[in-house]
Amino acid sequence: AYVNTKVILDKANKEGYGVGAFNVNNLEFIHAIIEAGVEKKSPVIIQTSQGALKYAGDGDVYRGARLFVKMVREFADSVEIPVALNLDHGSKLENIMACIQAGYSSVMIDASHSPLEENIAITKDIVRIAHAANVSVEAELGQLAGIEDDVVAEHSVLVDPNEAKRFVEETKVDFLAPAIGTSHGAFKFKGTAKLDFDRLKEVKELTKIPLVLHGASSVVQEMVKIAEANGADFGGSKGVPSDILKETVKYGINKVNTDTDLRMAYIAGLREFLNNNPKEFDPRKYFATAKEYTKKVIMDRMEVLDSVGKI
Ligand SMILES: O=C(COP(=O)(O)O)N(O)CCCCOP(=O)(O)O
Ligand SMILES: [Ca+2]
Ligand code: NA
Ligand SMILES: [Zn+2]
Repeated sequence: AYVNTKVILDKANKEGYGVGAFNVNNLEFIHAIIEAGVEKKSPVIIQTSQGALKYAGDGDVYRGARLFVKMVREFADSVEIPVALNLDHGSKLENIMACIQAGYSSVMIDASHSPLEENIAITKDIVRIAHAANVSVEAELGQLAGIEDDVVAEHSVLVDPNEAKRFVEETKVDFLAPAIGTSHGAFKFKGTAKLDFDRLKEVKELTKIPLVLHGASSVVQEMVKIAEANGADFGGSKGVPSDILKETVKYGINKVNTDTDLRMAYIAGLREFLNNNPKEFDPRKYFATAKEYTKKVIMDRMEVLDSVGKI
């Protein structure tokens, strides 16, 4: 069933487990996520970045938003598990409005690189507009290192828990993404993976609302190895280990943003298939392994986050 993201995350918050929020750019990734959720009897959050809207809409973000709502609703309405669709890292008003008008379950307004007062002001406006359309809202405090909504942050700026309390009270935002040391992409952390659990615990204590972990991919080495055995060069790739993901859930993370792990699995399957099947040119065949590996990584993540059976 197609639901508001708040339905999925309020339950996860109450019962203390995590739910994967999986990024998509095309139909095949939607297949992998829905199949994994059905097999694991797990809720799923499907999400699209602003780039995904442009990609799927072939240059028109309004068309992209409407297309993703139609595709995801079609699959959601044909399965038992709860399925939500979220705009990830909404930073331009046009994209946020396009998704609200198209019927997204939730939108993220990411103004975390702006001064706090500005972040509060814009988030308040988006919350008022989105709630009027029964759409829930995610926002972010602090900055991840690396590239994020077209902003290159040299290093991460960790969340201030007292700012988080004020931010949630003033904006009435539904979910909050506190920066605690992760970064997007396949090359996280300079040394060993280290997240600021104390800050996370404080943010949870002070806000009590569902929290979001960005940059949460583990960079599954099994998939890295398959990809590298078939021509990829992912040397030095590193993510958030499963045991650390579990700890973030224990301390209050409920939505776990996962994109890189899906991309790594997909390219591993695609490279392996193409190298082993020189005569094949049917896309329904040469995308099949890619989808299977992506589905497997998603099912494994549902076990790690403890969302299995939680429908
Ligand atoms: O926090 C995450 C996931 O982080 P991850 O890289 O650890 O999977 N996300 O918010 C996903 C970011 C998706 C970026 O998409 P574009 O390339 O289209 O801009
Ligand atoms: Ca941000
Ligand atoms: Na998001
Ligand atoms: Zn993110």
